[in-house]
Amino acid sequence: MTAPQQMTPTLVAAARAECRFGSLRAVRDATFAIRAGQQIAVTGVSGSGKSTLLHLIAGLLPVAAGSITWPGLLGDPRLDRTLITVVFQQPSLLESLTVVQNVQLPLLLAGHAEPQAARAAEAALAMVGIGDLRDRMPGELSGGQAQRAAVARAIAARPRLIVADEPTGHLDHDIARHVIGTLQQAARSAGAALVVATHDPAVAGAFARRWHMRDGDLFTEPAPTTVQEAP
Ligand SMILES: Nc1ncnc2c1ncn2[C@@H]1O[C@H](COP(=O)(O)OP(=O)(O)OP(=O)(O)O)[C@@H](O)[C@H]1O
Repeated sequence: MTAPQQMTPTLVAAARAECRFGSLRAVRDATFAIRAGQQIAVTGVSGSGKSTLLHLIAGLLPVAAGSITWPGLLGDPRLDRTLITVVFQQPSLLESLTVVQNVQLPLLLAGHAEPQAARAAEAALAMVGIGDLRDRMPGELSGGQAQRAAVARAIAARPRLIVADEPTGHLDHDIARHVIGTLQQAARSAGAALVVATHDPAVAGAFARRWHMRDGDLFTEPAPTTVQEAP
């Protein structure tokens, strides 16, 4: 049974948050809440502010007005970079490291011991279905396999929130669908909430909860304070 959202911890909350680049208000008056375990697609045309919104959510850009807080993430995700992880459009794997070494790297940088990081990396690769590719170099992977490795890297540290910016933008439709399914399943298994920005209606259609950006304005649907969560 799904818990009422009032009982679900709020990870990120924004009240009339605004982000500017010079005089451009790339995100304005954004009011929303992201709760534990939610899965949200953010749609909108190019330049509408999706990436900027995701950067705000991840604490990578400051607000110029309004507020953004992270009550369920120690109050500030910058205190522990494994609380929120990011998946980019390009997998951005380090070419000189094997797949498993790429997945381990953020854990090692976060101070985890090598055996613990290795175990977490193996488990994450198995979770996304590419355990057998652990010793390949990134150049030896297909686009979909490389993005699965990037998903494994994002979930290995068991973050509370995964933010993915057009993670399937460079993939064919069928492969994109599989990668999104993997990302959703992996987030669920790892107990992480998931926010995905996408142009692609088919990708957005895989999410029960959809937000929309238009010229810097955010339209949340369903309204964050009135609807019971169904990830
Ligand atoms: N670093 C920056 N400096 C100046 N303007 C920026 C910067 N980043 C984004 N912008 C502008 O802010 C607006 C929103 O950009 P953003 O990248 O958030 O849109 P988007 O919806 O993610 O677009 P796309 O789908 O093409 O990635 C655009 O007008 C963009 O040109």
